[in-house]
Amino acid sequence: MITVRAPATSANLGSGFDVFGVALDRPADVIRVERADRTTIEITGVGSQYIPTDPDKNTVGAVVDALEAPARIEIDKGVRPASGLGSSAASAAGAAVALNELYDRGLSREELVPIAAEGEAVVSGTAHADNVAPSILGGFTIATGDGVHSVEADIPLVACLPEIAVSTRDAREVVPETASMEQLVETVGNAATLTMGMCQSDPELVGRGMADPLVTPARAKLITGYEAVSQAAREAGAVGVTVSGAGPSLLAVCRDDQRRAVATAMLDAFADEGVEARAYQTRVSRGATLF
Ligand SMILES: Nc1ncnc2c1ncn2[C@@H]1O[C@H](COP(=O)(O)OP(=O)(O)O)[C@@H](O)[C@H]1O
Ligand SMILES: N[C@@H](CCOP(=O)(O)O)C(=O)O
Repeated sequence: MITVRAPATSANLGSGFDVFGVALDRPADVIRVERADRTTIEITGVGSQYIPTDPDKNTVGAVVDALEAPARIEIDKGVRPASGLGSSAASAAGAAVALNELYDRGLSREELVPIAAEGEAVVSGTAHADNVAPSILGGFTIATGDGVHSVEADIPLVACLPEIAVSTRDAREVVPETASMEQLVETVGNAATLTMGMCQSDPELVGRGMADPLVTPARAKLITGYEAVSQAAREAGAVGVTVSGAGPSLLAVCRDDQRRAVATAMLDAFADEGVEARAYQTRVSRGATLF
């Protein structure tokens, strides 16, 4: 049996819609695979009751097909589905790494990214790779049609997950179809600033570069309390706050010694809006680990 721990991820980071992503050091899914004649999936853990075990509807099923690697698969969910923390991607990424090993396919981590992204198409309609790339490779990743680039980065983060469900499929429908030249120029500038910040492990630059005039304002409306929670995080020291992935989680960048205060401020602000939430004091971390 092969066991892989695949981390949660935060995609977009504001200015990098469908392109940027980071691996988080927690939470994570654990995937176990064993060779079998036909594929079966067992799921335990957080939110498992909402996840289909039918391989045609689960993200790991598409990975099995792409690698031609039937298996008995156990998924222990640490990442809640519909969280904005790459739940569906963590399973797909973990399965890709585990099945590649189980069947000795010899693919590189980079080559596994488009294979795991097929799983995302099953649930959100597009094979976006911005969650599976960091879950497989770790660090900060840039996923484009031409492939993927990754860099290690040491950035403290708080991911705050409210008890609201926002499906990625629904949140993709509110993304504006057009942008003005002014918005494009601003977004390119922010994305470049963020990339520089990741390369230099500089939270200040990363936070500044997360600003986004296009996608985030449209999606913030789907998250009860977004403005209040975002403002509370900033007042507690966060240098940047945005929607994590498609939401409903929020992602805040701060200094190490401010994470606890930022997490508390975000939880209190959600509570004031009548929304229960949990906060992960986390950081940019490594990708899927084989045991
Ligand atoms: N292995 C899986 N893990 C989590 N969710 C899955 C999995 N396979 C299919 N799903 C479905 O994907 C949806 C959650 O994915 P998504 O909306 O992208 O949320 P997230 O932002 O957490 O990835 C749910 O409808 C869930 O049932
Ligand atoms: N780029 C995608 C990312 C979705 O991330 P998730 O964690 O919410 O699945 C999008 O923004 O739609």
